[in-house]
Amino acid sequence: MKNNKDNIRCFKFFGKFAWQNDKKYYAFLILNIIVNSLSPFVTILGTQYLIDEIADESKRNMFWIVFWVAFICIGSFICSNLKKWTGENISRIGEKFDRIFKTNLCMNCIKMKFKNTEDTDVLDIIKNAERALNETGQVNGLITALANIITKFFVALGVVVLVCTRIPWLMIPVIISFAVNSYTTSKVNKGRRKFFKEMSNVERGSTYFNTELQESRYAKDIRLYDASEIFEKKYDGYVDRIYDTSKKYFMGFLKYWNVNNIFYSVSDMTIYILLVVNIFNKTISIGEFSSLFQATGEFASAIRNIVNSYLEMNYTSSVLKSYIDFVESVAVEDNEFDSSAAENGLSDNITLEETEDILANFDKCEIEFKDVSFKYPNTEKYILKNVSATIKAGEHVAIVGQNGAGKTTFIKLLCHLYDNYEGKILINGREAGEYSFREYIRLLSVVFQDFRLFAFTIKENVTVFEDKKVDLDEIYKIAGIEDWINSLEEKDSTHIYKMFVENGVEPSGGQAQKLAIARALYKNAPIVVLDEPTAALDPISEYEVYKNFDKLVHGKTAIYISHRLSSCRFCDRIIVLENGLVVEEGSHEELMENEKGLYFNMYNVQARHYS
Ligand SMILES: Nc1ncnc2c1ncn2[C@@H]1O[C@H](COP(=O)(O)OP(=O)(O)OP(=O)(O)O)[C@@H](O)[C@H]1O
Repeated sequence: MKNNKDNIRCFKFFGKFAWQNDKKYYAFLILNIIVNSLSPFVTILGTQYLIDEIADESKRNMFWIVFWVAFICIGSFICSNLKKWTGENISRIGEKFDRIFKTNLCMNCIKMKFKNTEDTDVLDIIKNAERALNETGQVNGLITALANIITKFFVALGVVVLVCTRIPWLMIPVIISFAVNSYTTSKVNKGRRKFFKEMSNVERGSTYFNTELQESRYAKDIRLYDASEIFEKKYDGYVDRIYDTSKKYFMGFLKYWNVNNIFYSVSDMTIYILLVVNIFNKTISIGEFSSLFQATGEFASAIRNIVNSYLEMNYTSSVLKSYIDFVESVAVEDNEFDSSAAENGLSDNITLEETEDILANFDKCEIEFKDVSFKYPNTEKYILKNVSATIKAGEHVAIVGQNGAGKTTFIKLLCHLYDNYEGKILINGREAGEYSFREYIRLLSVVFQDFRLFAFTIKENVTVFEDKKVDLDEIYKIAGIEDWINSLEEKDSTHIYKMFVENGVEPSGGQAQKLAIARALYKNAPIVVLDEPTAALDPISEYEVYKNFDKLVHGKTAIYISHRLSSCRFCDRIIVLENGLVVEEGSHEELMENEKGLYFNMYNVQARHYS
């Protein structure tokens, strides 16, 4: 029952997909079914008539001998070429579908809600969808299984007519072996489904070893901490788990495959005996002996094929439905904010120019956190507790506090990367849901601590493929990377990293950070945030970068996070966070008056350190 439900769901989804993407796929499929259904009978009937023509000396006629030889040869040639031609086209179009699915999976992962990127349930759904695409033939696997069932049904029907008009009980051994085959294959498939489920968690872990850990960003730490051995051990553990799980299942499958093979052999033997007895009794001719033996073989193989294709189809849909689950759960949860955005008629189908027009009205932005409390999804601890703070339009504010105080979390909530907070976060008196996604993200230029550069050119990293009428050289100059870029042969057309080109560059920590800051400057949003992206800079350079940046973003609302409190002295106001609570607030001078305060203490400890 469940199988049929999965099958219907998958055929609706993938069948519609194939129809919408390439209708020729169905034309090739229908032709393939016709040719495959007819081709066995070319040999079965051709050889019967040919043998009878040769065997019966009294009626032997050269014309008919040549005719039947030509019939078999030309018929088989045409059939095999048509099968090949349609089959190749079906696979070629199937490969195109494969690429579309994989691209969709990748694009949906890039676009899905940020919180999903950390949710292990969602990560499992994604992993299963990816495995479903890799481990099944997708549309091709599913639809060709159905096509196979239809083809083999016609073949079996033809054989039944042929056999039943001559020796009906020849069908008995065939039917017994078919029943055994159905039983064993259904058992194996049940096991395969369980195996797929059991492996999803293991697969996610092994992907970490197989792909992520091989990336260059891990290379230094692995070498310097001599971590290769421990990784090897951990990886071996995973490999052992994969091996043990596969062994457990496949040993079980082997038992069924053996039973199957025994029944096939017994069935073939019985058919031979029955046919030989009929030859002795002269109830069939030698030609009929040949055609009946071939026909029962075809019938047995057609029935096995129907059962296998049906079970394969069930298995494929049970696995492939993971992709539909992904599309229907994760993929639909794209970057649209709360449903309130949609209710307010705010769609993301607005052009860049329209967004720019809207932004012209957002020259100044006031930010207000109203009694905001927040726990990360699937965790129990409050990271921010009843945080209330107003950052006035054009004000430059620093958020400081010890490690883990909640500073980055404050920024992530401002960016609306999570929506499960209590309280209200307002920009110019409106919550995120009252903006469209594009509008909202255009309000913010943020450089996070753990920003990432893309393996594209320097220019593409700064502009993120958006062509604004802005003097890029000026931006490079302000960000302090002008000299570095000018020293490169291909200037800002130089690729970062070597992923796509051989002469890509590996920027230093400081150059990378300045590049990320250039990106934020280029975006030119009314709210700018530097979440300590300058850790790789020395204190003097950091102070310089912050000061220059601050001059440049004059008039905009700016938030700075830094552990070096001296870098933020110039801010209009400093908010001090401790364990998710706002514990102090004021200008540098005001905070320094409170000698018992956290800021005073932190500042003095650092001042001693730097002096
Ligand atoms: N995605 C996450 N899931 C669960 N907990 C998280 C997540 N990100 C951060 N945390 C936890 O939230 C707390 C605050 O983290 P946050 O990054 O906001 O601190 P921070 O003040 O910016 O620290 P630092 O100065 O070290 O950058 C920490 O205890 C951290 O472990």
